[in-house]
Amino acid sequence: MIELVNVSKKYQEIEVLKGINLKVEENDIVGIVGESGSGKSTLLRLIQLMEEPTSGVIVLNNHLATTWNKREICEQQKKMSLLFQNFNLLSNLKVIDNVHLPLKLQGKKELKKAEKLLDFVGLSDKKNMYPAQLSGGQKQRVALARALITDPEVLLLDEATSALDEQTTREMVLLLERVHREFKPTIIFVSHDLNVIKHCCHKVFIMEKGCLVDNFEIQKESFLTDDESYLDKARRVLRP
Ligand SMILES: Nc1ncnc2c1ncn2[C@@H]1O[C@H](COP(=O)(O)OP(=O)(O)OP(=O)(O)O)[C@@H](O)[C@H]1O
Repeated sequence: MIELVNVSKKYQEIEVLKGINLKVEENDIVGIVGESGSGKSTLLRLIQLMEEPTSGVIVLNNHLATTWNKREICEQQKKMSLLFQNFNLLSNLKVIDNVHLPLKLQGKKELKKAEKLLDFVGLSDKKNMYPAQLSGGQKQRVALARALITDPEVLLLDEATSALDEQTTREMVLLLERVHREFKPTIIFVSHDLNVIKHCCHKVFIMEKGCLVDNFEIQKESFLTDDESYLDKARRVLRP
């Protein structure tokens, strides 16, 4: 469980997060939406313990994060994985080595696990390619496989579908649903795309100017019912 109690964050004298109270239950999928500059990414950085709040407390799995030393923070961070808009793959490493990298950094081999996860995201045939040889959607699936290789308890998605087109976004959301079913992480999905949040999340928090101004359960819709192909959609929307 992740809980923020009256959390504020200032940079110099500017308060970019103001008295945030938020609770995310284990295995839930929640969305955080808000206009640009409302504080979404800052909130994710605090949850990931990359930065400390100026005031207030963060509670992770019933422990006060503010009381942890560096080693304990590191241990906690290993239980979280982040997926970014721009994929953050290493261009000089093959796909398989990108996926395997977090384990390699921990001194573990387990190349088979990387292969299994590449298979899970449907990219086994691309394992010896380099990121530059992949489409945006494929790169994000590689990044997802890499994010899963450490068996994270929490998956933090920062605009993870924002660089993708409509069809690829749909595929990514379906894949994230599978990830949630099979690996059961808690997922926190920051996005400005309300449609993605509606199709992916059970609950949403809405931010405005550094404040959490609303939150509610979502009547989740499945993308599965919408099986119109890109070609059909383009014709329907664009043909005079
Ligand atoms: N390290 C920093 N130093 C100073 N100000 C910062 C820093 N990080 C973020 N800010 C400011 O905090 C505010 C919130 O930024 P943040 O990136 O969290 O918003 P956001 O909602 O994620 O925006 P976007 O959707 O555009 O990514 C902005 O005004 C930003 O300029």
